Amino acid sequence: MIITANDPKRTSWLEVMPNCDFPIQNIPFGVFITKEDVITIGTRIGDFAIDMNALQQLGYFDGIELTDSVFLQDTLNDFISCGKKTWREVRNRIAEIFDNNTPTLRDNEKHRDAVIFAIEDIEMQLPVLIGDYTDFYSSREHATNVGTMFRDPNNALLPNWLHIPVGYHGRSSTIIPSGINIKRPVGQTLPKGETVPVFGPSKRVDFELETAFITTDGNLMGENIPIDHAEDFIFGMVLLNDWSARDIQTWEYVPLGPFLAKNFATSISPWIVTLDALEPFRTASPKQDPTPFPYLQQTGDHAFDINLEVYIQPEESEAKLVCKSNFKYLYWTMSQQLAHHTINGCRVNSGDLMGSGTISGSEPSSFGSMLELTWAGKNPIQMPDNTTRTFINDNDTVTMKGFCKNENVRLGFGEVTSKLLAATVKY
Ligand SMILES: O=C(O)/C=C/C(=O)CC(=O)CC(=O)O
Ligand SMILES: [Ca+2]
Ligand SMILES: [Mg+2]
Repeated sequence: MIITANDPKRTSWLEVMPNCDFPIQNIPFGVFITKEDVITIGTRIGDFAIDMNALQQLGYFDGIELTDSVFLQDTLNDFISCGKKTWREVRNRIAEIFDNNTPTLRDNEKHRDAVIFAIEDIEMQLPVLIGDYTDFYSSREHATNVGTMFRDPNNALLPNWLHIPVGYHGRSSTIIPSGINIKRPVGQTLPKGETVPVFGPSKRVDFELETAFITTDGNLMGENIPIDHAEDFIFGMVLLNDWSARDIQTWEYVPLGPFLAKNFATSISPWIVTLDALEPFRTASPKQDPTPFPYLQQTGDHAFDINLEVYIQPEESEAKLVCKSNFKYLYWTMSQQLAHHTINGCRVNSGDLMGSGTISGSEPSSFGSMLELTWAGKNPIQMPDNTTRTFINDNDTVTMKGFCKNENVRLGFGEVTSKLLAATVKY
């Protein structure tokens, strides 16, 4: 089925400002709550949120095989379970309904009032019920930087890294949508040069610039997802900030991996941009040497050209752009991550979230964490208010943005933003 929703020439009767992340070629999916406390699945064009349940009740999805209440839900999990053919049909239909030349909804004021909301009148929710959360470690530059700082500069990449898309199982209970503030975690750390740990608020709270993909279900326990089908199991992508307490991490994570240093908060952007929408931005990923095992081999291009930015805004100050990176720098692709994740028969469910790992490029300005940008605190970053940062201070707001752009279309993810508040846990 052709992705007619991607037609770059199409314009909408809803106003879309230049440089907006949500032209009619995007049509992401999310969950929002209205001022009347109605929670619904929706999409976005320009600065308008569109109630997809209302569209369905008014007959706009007639002819597409959907259950009656698939959009009258507080999560996208059931819709995601419908599978790629249905996602595509719905996205194509939405493009048609909002096409400049389609009068049906455009000229029906009563229907418009039921379906369309100004973006400032709604509140975004977490888009999916995330059963399981995995975080990969797929940027060669990031793994090399951290290995250089924390381990051996001469053997910065661990011996498994070029063979396995390394990952760890995270925790979904503290995944939050953009706009929710977080608190500085407390925990055990080992001060430099000491042999006995101390206890208190983390002094090294960091961001990690990541994207994540959301899966659909289909493989049973004991079955794998072959790499050539992996993209059919990916509903779409979001931006992800894997908040990390570096001092807690270095003390706790040997030998079993990240634990409390990374499960206090993980922020995601609320609109899921489908792989279909990203299709025009498909591009090559770095060449892999050594050649991976056959279950990780694929032909064609499996990365996407997604520009990524991170801003830090101190309280009462302008924001500072601290990092510019790109999703295409990642060594391991999403299909390789998913093929690897399931090769042992591990089942994935609708709504599982798979973090890319920190996305660093080769330029220092593209490093995806403060740990790398300041080289473990050695090179502080100047802020617009003349303060400096080695890690994130109390009341700093960290914002990540992501967008794709070619000669025809610009579309994006919006942002994931969150403020770090002071620790409040009693200790
Ligand atoms: O290499 C290390 O010792 C630590 C790496 C991380 O903290 C990164 C992690 O969570 C995985 C990633 O985001 O790439
Ligand atoms: Ca991470
Ligand atoms: Mg996290």
